[in-house]
Order: sequence, then structure tokens, then C-alpha cells
Amino acid sequence: MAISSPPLFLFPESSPMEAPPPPTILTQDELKKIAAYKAVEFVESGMVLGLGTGSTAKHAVDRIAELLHQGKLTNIVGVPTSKKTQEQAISLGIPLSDLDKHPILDLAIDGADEVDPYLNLVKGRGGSLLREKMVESACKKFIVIVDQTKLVKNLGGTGDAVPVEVVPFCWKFTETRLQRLFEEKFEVGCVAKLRVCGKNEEPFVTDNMNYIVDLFFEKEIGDLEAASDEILRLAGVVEHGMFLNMATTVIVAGGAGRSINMVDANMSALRERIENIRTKERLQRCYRVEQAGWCYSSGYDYTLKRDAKLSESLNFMVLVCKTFGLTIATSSSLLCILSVVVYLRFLGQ
Ligand SMILES: O=C(CO)[C@H](O)[C@H](O)COP(=O)(O)O
Repeated sequence: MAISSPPLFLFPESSPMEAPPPPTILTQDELKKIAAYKAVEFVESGMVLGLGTGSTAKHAVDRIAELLHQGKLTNIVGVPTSKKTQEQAISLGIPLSDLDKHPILDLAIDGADEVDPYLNLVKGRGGSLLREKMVESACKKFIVIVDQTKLVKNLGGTGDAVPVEVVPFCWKFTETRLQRLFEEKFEVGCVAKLRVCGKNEEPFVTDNMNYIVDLFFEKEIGDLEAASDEILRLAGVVEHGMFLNMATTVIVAGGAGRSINMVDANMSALRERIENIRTKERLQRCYRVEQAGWCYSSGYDYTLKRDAKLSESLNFMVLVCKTFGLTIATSSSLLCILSVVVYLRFLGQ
């Protein structure tokens, strides 16, 4: 799991005192490049780096190679998150390794398909989610680089794909179970579709020789942790593209032709406020009063039940310890008294 540090957002630079420069419209790719170059500023010589996959991460890999060739970075080792990135890094002369040799990485830089206000991500529309998740969960820091189009209020709420990597064996069975899981357990309309490619619509095959089932939701998923647990519990599923609590920093490039700047490094207060609002909303959903009375809705928070069970177990342990302690104390006292009595009797003789 990535070690958390304050998330970081980059916003368009603004200076109220100066007249704004004439607007230049940057393309989405130019914005991706700006975010990528900013992220590479966090790379230091001697680091082991997770190298992401996709059009945004590609700019970061290019930049790392450029700085290596200029001698501004030295002694860098990269761990690629896909065969494509591996080929790119090799062609640029970046020394590579893998998780077997480097189980702990200093930093990973990668793009994302969606980023929510908690810095949870959807990844894998490029098909590399498994290796990405393996590498990025082994990093001390994980910087996500996106243009502003990737920001969403809720994961899955845009109607775009949330990918799940599945084994090819009876993929249709797994596809059906995934769709049913969300329709029946989470009561979220969902269409599960095997990803295909090419003229003949052959199944898309991942670097790990698996298939991808894309989930299209009608509305936001809701409890992401519960959804993640339930997906992973299905035999046939290898991994899913929700990256929860993994990103430590998100760099967002946006604005029409404005340079970008670092504004805020600590979003913890904002996150706390968002958390409070979410809790309130969850409670309202859970205990919604319908005409017929109290209604147990799909907004149920699984973590509440888990926490309650944990505290119940803790209470039980405390009780056992107390009883044990009391027994020892009582026995010791009785033994003392007995010893004194025997000693006094012995003296009396
Ligand atoms: O997860 C990914 C690949 O599996 C990519 O990071 C994600 O799809 C973003 O891609 P891009 O930078 O091209 O927009």
C-alpha cells in the first residue's frame, strides 16, 4: 500500500493584479504533457520508479529519459507497468527492473481515467490495470497525472467503463455474475461487456493473457470499498480498475492556455469536510423513511458493521483479561494469608 502523504493539486496560475495574457487553447495532449513534466520534478537521482502506462504517462517516461541523457538524473531504475511502457523505456535507454528485485519503489507516476475528490481512481481503460496496481501499491509515493477532463464527482458516475480483468475460462459466466452483483446486491444499474478489439471483434487480451470485462454503471457506485471487496470475491476475477486510497498526489493540468502552478499541498481539511457530508448522505440513504415505514436501502455502510464487530471483539478481550487478572490477584492474596497463618502457627509451637 502506498504511504500516504498530503495530496497535491495543481491549478491554473492566476494573478488578480496583472492583466490576463491572451488565451491560448492548449490541446488535451499538451495539458497531459504539462502534468507529466511537473510530476517528473519530484524524481531524484537514485530512485526506483514505477513507470505508468497511457498517453499521459508516456510523456513522463520521455521526460525521465531526457533528463537521464542530459545527466540531470542519474542512477534511475524503472519498473514498467506494461509491455508497451517496457518497450518505450528500453528504446529510450532507461535501466529497468521488476518487483521481484525491487519490492519497494520510491515513486510511481501514472495517468488515470477518473479521479474523485478523495483521490480514488478508475484506471485500466488502456488495459494495464493489473500490473499498474501491483507496481503502484508497492510505491512509497504515487503521483497521478491527469488533465482536468478526468476529474469526477463519483467513480463510475460518468457512465464510462470501470474495467475488470478476468480469466478467459468461462468469461461469460464471470461477466454475468459481475452484472448481477451490482444489480442485485448494490441495486445499481450496470451493464457488463467483454472488451473486444479489431475488425473481427476478438476479445482484447491483456499483457497477462487475460480478458477485460468493462462495467458501465447507470449511476455512481456508492460504497467503493464494499464494491471492491465483492468484485474480488468472485472466482474468475483477477483484479479491478478501482484504485482506492492509493494515490498520494494528483497533478491536474487545466485552464485555457494558462501556465500551471502549485497552489496547495494540504487538502486534509477539505477531505474531512467531504467525509462528513458523505457520512450524512449515507445515513440519510440508509434510514430513508418510505410510506411503509423505515427502509433498509442499498446505501448501507459495510464498514460500520465491521467496526462494530471489531469493537465487540475488543470488549470481549478486555473482559477476559480483567477476569484473568482478578483471579490471579485473589489467589495471590489467599496464598499470602495462608502463609502468614501457617507461619504464626509455627511460631506458636
Ligand atoms: O490506466 C491506464 C492504462 O491502463 C491509463 O493510465 C489511463 O487509461 C489513462 O490513460 P491516458 O493517460 O492515455 O488518458
